[in-house]
Amino acid sequence: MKAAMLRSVIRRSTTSSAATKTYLSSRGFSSESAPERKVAILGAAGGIGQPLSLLMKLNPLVSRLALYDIAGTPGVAADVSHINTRSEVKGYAADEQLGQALEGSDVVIIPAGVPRKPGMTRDDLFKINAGIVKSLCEAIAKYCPNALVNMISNPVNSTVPIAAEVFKSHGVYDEKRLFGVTTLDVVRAKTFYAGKANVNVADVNVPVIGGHAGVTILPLFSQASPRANLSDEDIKALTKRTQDGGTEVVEAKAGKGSATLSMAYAGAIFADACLKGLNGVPDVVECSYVQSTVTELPFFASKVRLGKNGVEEVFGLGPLSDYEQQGLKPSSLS
Ligand SMILES: NC(=O)c1ccc[n+]([C@@H]2O[C@H](COP(=O)([O-])OP(=O)(O)OC[C@H]3O[C@@H](n4cnc5c(N)ncnc54)[C@H](O)[C@@H]3O)[C@@H](O)[C@H]2O)c1
Ligand SMILES: O=C(O)C[C@H](O)C(=O)O
Repeated sequence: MKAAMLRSVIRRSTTSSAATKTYLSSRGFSSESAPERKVAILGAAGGIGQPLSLLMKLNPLVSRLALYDIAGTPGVAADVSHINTRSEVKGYAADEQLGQALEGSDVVIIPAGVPRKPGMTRDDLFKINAGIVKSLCEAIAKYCPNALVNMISNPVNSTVPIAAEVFKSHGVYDEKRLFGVTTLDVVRAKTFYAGKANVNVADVNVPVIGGHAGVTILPLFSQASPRANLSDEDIKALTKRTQDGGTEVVEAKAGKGSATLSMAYAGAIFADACLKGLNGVPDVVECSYVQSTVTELPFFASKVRLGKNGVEEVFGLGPLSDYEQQGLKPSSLS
């Protein structure tokens, strides 16, 4: 190999460690002082699990990454483990290895379960996914009861309460540590709003409240920033597109599953926010489906502040437009 080419390859291979140092120092840590954090992904070899494993491997806040699935884990773990970033990767393939995968975890992300096919609702997944989530949460209760649990498996509006009941039955439930991941709704709302309002998507913020299925997904475009003068029709169309975003992808994939890449991105953002909160970074705020007293519903998605114990504060809904108040009626959300 010519010397110049060799130098360029070496430069590229050291970029990620330089990027890690810059990232950590921007958050007040040196590479040496960044806390050790273990993240476990359950369902790591699936459509979401694989790109999510990649994104968590790229996250400098992670020091150990445990990849668990009932099929295909060794290949995914070997593949991801070759990436030259901070975390040490281990794959766990069988039921009897689940305990090892979970032990010492600070954050557990659960994308295990079956996805929708065209014509199905998320509720149609209940029967299979409820059983999967129940058994995984039983293991979490046993092996890492203090972990922050990021529930991705659908139907989120049911899998989160199921997880809560499992944790209660094991005497380890802490409402501050259980999250339904609704970040993909926020990601979609931001993208669709930026397109319609013709603003830079990187500057956009849109809270999304309620739940994670159809009309229970309620984007608050009246609180979107930067502000834009959109018509009522535009807001209705944006709301509907956000609510139907999952179905849009399911239909486009035509039987090959539901959103995986955008979900991995959203899951990685939410897990990163949890890690920042655990590490004491101030003012980390994301929307999530959590135990809540904001409405009469026991679980509800709204903005939450994340901290060293998980949920530090569940924010109220703020001022709503008439259209949003209509969408909030119990008949829409329960
Ligand atoms: N919250 C959201 O916004 C959101 C977005 C997209 C998809 N989802 C949901 O995420 C879930 C996964 O979707 P996908 O596309 O990755 O599906 P997938 O079928 O591609 O992958 C699921 C993985 O889970 C594994 N699995 C099954 N049972 C398991 C168990 N007991 N323990 C560990 N792993 C197990 C499978 O082997 C598979 O690798 C679905 O329920 C889907 O509806 C949620
Ligand atoms: O729509 C689905 O079934 C998957 C997920 O909940 C989504 O919103 O993309």
